[in-house]
Amino acid sequence: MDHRFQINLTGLIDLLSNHLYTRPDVFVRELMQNATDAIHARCQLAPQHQGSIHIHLDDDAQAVTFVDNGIGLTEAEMHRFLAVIGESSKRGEWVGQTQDYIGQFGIGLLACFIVADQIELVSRSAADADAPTLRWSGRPDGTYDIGEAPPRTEPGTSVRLVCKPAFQHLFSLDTLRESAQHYGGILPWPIDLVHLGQNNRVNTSERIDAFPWDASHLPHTQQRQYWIELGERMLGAEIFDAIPLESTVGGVDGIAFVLARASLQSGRNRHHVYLKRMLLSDSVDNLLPSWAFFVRCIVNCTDLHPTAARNAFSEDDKLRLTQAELGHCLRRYLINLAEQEPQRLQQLLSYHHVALKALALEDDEFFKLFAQWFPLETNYGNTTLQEYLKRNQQILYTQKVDEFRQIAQIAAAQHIDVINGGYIYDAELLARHGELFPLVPVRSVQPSDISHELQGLSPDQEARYQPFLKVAATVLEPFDCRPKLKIFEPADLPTLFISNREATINRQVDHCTEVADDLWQGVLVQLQSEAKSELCFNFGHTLIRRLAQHPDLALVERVIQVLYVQSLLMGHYPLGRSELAMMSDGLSGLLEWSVMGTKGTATWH
Ligand SMILES: Nc1ncnc2c1ncn2[C@@H]1O[C@H](COP(=O)(O)OP(=O)(O)OP(=O)(O)O)[C@@H](O)[C@H]1O
Repeated sequence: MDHRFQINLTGLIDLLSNHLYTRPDVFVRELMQNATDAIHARCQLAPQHQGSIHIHLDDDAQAVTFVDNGIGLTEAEMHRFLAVIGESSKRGEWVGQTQDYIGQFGIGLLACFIVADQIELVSRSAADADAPTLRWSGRPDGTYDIGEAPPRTEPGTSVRLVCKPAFQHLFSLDTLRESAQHYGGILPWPIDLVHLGQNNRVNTSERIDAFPWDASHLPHTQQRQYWIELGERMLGAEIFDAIPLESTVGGVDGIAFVLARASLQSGRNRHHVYLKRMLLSDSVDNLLPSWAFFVRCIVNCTDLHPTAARNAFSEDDKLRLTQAELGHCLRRYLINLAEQEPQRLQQLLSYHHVALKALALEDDEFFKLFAQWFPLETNYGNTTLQEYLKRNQQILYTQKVDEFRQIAQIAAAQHIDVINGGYIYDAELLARHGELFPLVPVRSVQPSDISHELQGLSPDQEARYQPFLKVAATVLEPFDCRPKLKIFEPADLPTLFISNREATINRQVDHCTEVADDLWQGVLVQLQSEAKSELCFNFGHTLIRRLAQHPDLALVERVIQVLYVQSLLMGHYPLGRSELAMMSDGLSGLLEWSVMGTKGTATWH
């Protein structure tokens, strides 16, 4: 047996209000949008037609009526388009082309039920000169009725909503004006908000046909400043520069504003997007390529498909092509800046180098132009790649910040210039540099690579200091660390802790094992490898030279314990429980030794 689906309208309205729309005043957007589409449809029949929208707020501010002089509706259209959820006249045989209209889903009118218990729509169709004026009343229980209404002199439609008590605040003059301005502020026909006989113009621009960012009436030299002021007013943020945006795909026209502060990569920028001059949302986040998080834009588009929630565009081919074309506009701007205003580019980079590094990784041409300007950290201070390559024939970099910290001091003493590749994108950029410019070798270095370059002792000396090395090996053995006697600069550094990536992972696993329960200890043990770290004792340092020859091996053991922990701290390694315990043990032993003096009978617990 065939059955029909039923729609629970109350459930659907709840879905719309609580899960689809982010602002309760969306009914203003939906009604202005319907009025706009109806005016567009009427203009298809009569191209000279002058559209207008009036919003009447009742004297007691309990009800509001949106009146348009658009195409209106016949009775058949009311049954079909108003009463069938999901039906829309804008998808097919209505006058004109589908792409002339903003609506498409056939659900927008339902937004009115969020704030009112009834929608009362009075309309007279422009399709027929003798068309009657009809009243359609719809209720959230899914019932509606149609009847004759007092005749309207002109074709068009009015929609009246009596507010639910909970939404009274949306029906004040100020709130309504703000909502109408927010959504319809750049519509090309007059919008008037009438209350207590007073007319308040919503879109006050003198050049109503032009976009607010249209600066064609100004000399070229004044346009940038005009846009910056507009951006600061509309976005409430300090603006560094403005970039005109244009894309034939998607029909995009607008401005991208470069923010005068660093922007977060994670917080994709929210753009102020109009669709056919109605505000779609001020938080559209997928209009630009993902690397363009250093700009926020204000644009109008005519040919992109919004999602039903209207805060993003459908991720279709058209959007991808549009993103690419807008990406070109931003790229062109940056290239021009590099060529014509390099100082300004430097300033822009100081805010937005992370975004531009992301772009360089996506685009080789951009990389080749910009890589030289990117700021980098080296053990000789902050620099640019260009400066670094003036000093070096090859690029040496660490993959991680921690590795850089360990290497920095010792590398500088060996006159090795190392870049910290641990900041976002830097290691990938340097590796990419190697691929694009093979004549400049690029090598990723770890602390253990540097240790190979430290000068060792002669076999004779090694043999002589075996007792010292044996004590050191015993102290360090529980920490998977091996002692080495070396000579290195800086001479005032007694020890250097060197750990490659695997050994560092082993340390982290050890620390976790200290606090894990039996089950996890079993799992963690599986993660350990054979890799060991090294503690290099600097034989060029007086303390180490004396220590290596000291007869009191118990004292030597204490000093090694403290030196080990000190070198960990200098390398910014977090200490595990057993290392902390060893440090306090070693220190108290040394204190005791110094208080008792060499003559006393020092006890080592
Ligand atoms: N002011 C109006 N003048 C003429 N027709 C209207 C008006 N308002 C609504 N309609 C008719 O009602 C239909 C349903 O409107 P609704 O706002 O629910 O959906 P839509 O505008 O078609 O699509 P969307 O859900 O994307 O906004 C419209 O397609 C249109 O035919």
